[in-house]
Amino acid sequence: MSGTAAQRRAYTVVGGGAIGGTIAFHLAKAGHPVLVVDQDTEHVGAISDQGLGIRRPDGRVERQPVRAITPDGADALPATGGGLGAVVLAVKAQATDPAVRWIAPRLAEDGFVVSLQNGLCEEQIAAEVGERRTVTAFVNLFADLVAPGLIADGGAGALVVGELDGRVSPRVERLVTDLRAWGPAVAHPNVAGHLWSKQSYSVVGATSALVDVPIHETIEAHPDMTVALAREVYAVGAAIGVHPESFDHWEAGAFAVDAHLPYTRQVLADFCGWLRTQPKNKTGIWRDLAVRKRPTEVPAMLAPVLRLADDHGINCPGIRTVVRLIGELERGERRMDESNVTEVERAVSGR
Ligand SMILES: CC(C)(CO)[C@@H](O)C(=O)[O-]
Repeated sequence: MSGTAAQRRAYTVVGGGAIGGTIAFHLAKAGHPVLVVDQDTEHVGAISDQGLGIRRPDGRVERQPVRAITPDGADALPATGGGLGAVVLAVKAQATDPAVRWIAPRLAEDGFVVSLQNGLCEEQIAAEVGERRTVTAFVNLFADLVAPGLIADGGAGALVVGELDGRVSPRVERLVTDLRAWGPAVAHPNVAGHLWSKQSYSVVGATSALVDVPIHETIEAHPDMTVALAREVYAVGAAIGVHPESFDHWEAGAFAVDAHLPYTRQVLADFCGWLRTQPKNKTGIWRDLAVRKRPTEVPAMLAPVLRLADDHGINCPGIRTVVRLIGELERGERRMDESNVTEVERAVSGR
């Protein structure tokens, strides 16, 4: 732990679910004053009563006292001398607009919002709080909200932070130092390149949620489809000048159209090998469909990719099929089944 309690920066974490709750827990454990803002009254009540809990893979539960409020409880916020300083935004992609509209009038002039979300949400954030107060980040965090006030730790992955213009500013460096309380955070000039790689992996993750098996099994059973889906995302990124970055064994170069096939296969094998070491083996998307019975973030998460694909005349049959099938699963119009993956396979191969 670095710094005295007085030096440790206060954080407001908006969205206290799998990602936000995990980050809030570790910041609080490192001695930062943390306020969680979450819509779920039961979750907020449990955190207020018992503390925020993390269940480790060995079953041990640790709890941290953390302040938690619902957005309409914000009147109870203490006057913090000019508003919220450091805000971690960790709501689902589809909840970004209302969350940022809640944050904007409360954000200090010199405060900032950092997005720890599965999506490309920075544009929406900057539209409300300004680019100057938007920090960009990419996170690969394995966790599940398993009960009110309790998050299951499913393993750590990469966490990359930077400014929208690529600078590694003092506020980014400080944020990285603080986020190391959770995992291997680094500052980087090309967060966008990481976010596009996460999108390419997320499409594959969403495909794996069409069937009730671990992510790595879908990749292993359908390597060509995996590569085709990732390439659709990277083609759109390339059209807007993104230089893709690698993370956690997901080697961006393996998905280049001219990549050597044995290399691509090896990368997929290594990535699946790594996924197998993670205690959590299915996506949050799968969990929303199978356990929580609620809409997933897939349409909102992939909307910017599909919008840009349209702007640049790029065909993305695989991504469109995945979004359609997830929608049908959300509405109960189909069941999780291997035939869904076959449908994606057909779409990417033009059959
Ligand atoms: C796929 C995942 C487990 C790790 O990136 C996470 O993004 C999730 O919960 O969907």
